[in-house]
Amino acid sequence: MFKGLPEKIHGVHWARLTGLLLLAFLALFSRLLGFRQYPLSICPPALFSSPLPCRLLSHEARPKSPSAYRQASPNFQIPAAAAGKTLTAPIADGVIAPPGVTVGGIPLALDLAGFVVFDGSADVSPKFQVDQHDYTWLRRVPCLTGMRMEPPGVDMERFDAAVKSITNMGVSKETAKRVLNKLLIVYEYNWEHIEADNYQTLADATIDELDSMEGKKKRAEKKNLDSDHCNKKLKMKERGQKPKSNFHSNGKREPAEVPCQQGEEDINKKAIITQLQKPSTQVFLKEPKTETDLCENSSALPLGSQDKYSYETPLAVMCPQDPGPIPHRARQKFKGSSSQEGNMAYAHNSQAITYNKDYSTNFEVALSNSGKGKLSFSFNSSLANCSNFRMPDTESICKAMEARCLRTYKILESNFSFMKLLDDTCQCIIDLGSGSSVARESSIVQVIPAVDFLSKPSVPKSLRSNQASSSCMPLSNLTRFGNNSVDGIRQNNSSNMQIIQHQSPTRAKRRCHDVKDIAKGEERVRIPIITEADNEALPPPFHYIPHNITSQDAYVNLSLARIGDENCCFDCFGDCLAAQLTCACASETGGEFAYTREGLLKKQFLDACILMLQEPENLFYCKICPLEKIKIDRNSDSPKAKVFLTPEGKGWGLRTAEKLPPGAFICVLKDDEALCLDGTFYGNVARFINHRCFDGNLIGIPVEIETPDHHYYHLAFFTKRQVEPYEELTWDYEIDFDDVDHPIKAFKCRCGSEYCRDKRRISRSKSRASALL
Ligand SMILES: C[S@@+](CC[C@H](N)C(=O)[O-])C[C@H]1O[C@@H](n2cnc3c(N)ncnc32)[C@H](O)[C@@H]1O
Repeated sequence: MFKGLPEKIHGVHWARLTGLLLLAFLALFSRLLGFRQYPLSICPPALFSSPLPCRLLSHEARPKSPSAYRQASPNFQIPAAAAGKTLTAPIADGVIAPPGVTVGGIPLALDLAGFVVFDGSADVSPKFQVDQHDYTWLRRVPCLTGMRMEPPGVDMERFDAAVKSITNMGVSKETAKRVLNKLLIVYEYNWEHIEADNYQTLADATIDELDSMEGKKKRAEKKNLDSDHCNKKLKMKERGQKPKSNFHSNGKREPAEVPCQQGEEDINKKAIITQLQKPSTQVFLKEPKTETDLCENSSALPLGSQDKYSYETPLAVMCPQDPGPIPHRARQKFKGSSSQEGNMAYAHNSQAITYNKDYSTNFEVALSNSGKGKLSFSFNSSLANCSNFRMPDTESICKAMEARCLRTYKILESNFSFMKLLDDTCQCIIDLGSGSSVARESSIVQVIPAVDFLSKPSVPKSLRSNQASSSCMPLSNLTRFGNNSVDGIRQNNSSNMQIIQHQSPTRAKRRCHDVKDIAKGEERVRIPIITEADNEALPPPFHYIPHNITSQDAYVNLSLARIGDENCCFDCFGDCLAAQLTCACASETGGEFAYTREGLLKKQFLDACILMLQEPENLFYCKICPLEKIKIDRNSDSPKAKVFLTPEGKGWGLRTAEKLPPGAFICVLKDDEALCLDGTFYGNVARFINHRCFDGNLIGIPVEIETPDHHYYHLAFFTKRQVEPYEELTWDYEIDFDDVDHPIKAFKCRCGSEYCRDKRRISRSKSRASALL
């Protein structure tokens, strides 16, 4: 579980709340990864209108668990009677809310470090009054900084068109603009995302915004009502409900969110939802059909089999693979291979796409190994008629869908994937169709043919190259249909399913990673994997994610609409430091900055952070903790990093390829409240940074990024000292190796530091040394 990330940071066991798993990393890389980012000046005590000194909680004082929190200091206790109840009055000075307490209807929770966190659903700042001497619950960090992408200049024509698409539905211009501005930042001014599907993303975000506004209103009317839960029907797991299909056989898209109560905003939402149901973005889930419109000469899809509805073995998704312009190139390429006039059918084993003459695109899911029963996802769009329309590849579709599902429907499963959704859909159909729950033997839907199959010369080149970059999420059995025998396939008689056996781990991993760039192009610099000549092993597969992903079980209430710009210098995308007048960012923290003009942490600040970790009793006040803008020199070469296999047996590690000065920003790792971090399946390059007791060359400083809603924290890694080329990058996880009671045992430390805290290892080394003597 904790293979990928430290179990304890700042004296806190994250693992204790593994049930509240949040797999979240944010890959906002500044210097190292070449992102164009600018820090926002988010005041550490941004909950408050005036800057307050933000004293750090000492190690001892920090609660080790929420339950221990109240014992941490009597000053922080909230009246026992208030626990678990709603406080309608402002919290008294100097108190801390235990878990379960709500303030003004807003639930509060403690993070594992003992800091109050909010559900993010409202601006609660005015409701709190904090004693100047007891605000340890505010933050454990001396300064919170944030970053923001620099906009490449807003295309006003597109901006206006996007706003219009929303105002047309009755939403106010102001709201539309606000949502669009936020989206632009989130999507890094990538208009394609925003404009896709007739501005569906924008419409979704607007619904979120309206939800949020509606929630605020309702909270004002009725306390202790978390209105968001009302609308987020896909928080199914929480409620133990089964998700309903979002697709109807009549071709209509079920409204993503059902309004809780009537009102003008609801009407707006409905208008948007109705708009989303318009034909331009229709997605159909057709009834299983028996048509034989797949490539006749495909050996993998033997047609004419008897089993008309062999629901027991849905085996493959047929998906677009030809990367050429669609549909014209596809028409040419596959001309003559279609079995029906007007249909361009291409099927090669588990890969197929059907383009029909009205430019619709079908994703087909075979329901039997005969290929006869199929689900057909038809995409009919007027956009497909455009000459510049290009059918995206499967991986892109899956990624986009996953992002959309996470964002829109709040499907927060850590292992959520679009393919899994399709898989579940098929299983559902099987269950419903057969009137019972058929035991699932393996993943039903699969688009990735086996490696052996792919490497066969008979497989078209385009298909091979497409697959090379396929999602690397560990998959269970790879399934496909067809009778042809391929090496590595075994026959499963019970289900008449052919299952491609797992490849050897090394081979599987090799296919999952691009050795030239572990980020697979997700970052602006390449991060190569260094392998030894005699050892081709690669890191275990994981999803490289440059964006946040939240899991279902996390107690978070993430909504794009809540990414606010309060306390941010929203209009200030340029170089704040260069401005004659101090911008809003700096004013939040007294007009000072934490960074030098070169984008390094100021020595004074860095030293204070290091000292703070070394001497937890040391107090740090925000008033001497200014915010400063990182100056990004876009023209300079970004520092490069390399993933390599550590010789000491620590697994994979990260090292710099060039000298780094002290205070250099390395990368950002998501740090969540009350949750654990686990980079096993999802993560960015930070997941490779190993632990070193005490004298690691990096320091992790919690920061707020892109949003001042005080809900999400990230660990920003900075160099503590100058780091030489090829030196491994390490930081102190602050693991308590002596904690024998911890259910998850810490790894045996091989950091090699003379200050290593892992006594087991030290004593082993000593005994080994004495044995040698
Ligand atoms: C954040 S990951 C670092 C990347 C990891 N080495 C890998 O190969 O994926 C943390 C894990 O790396 C290993 N690790 C990190 N630092 C270590 C150390 N000093 N000694 C031994 N193992 C270490 C542990 O297994 C830990 O759970």
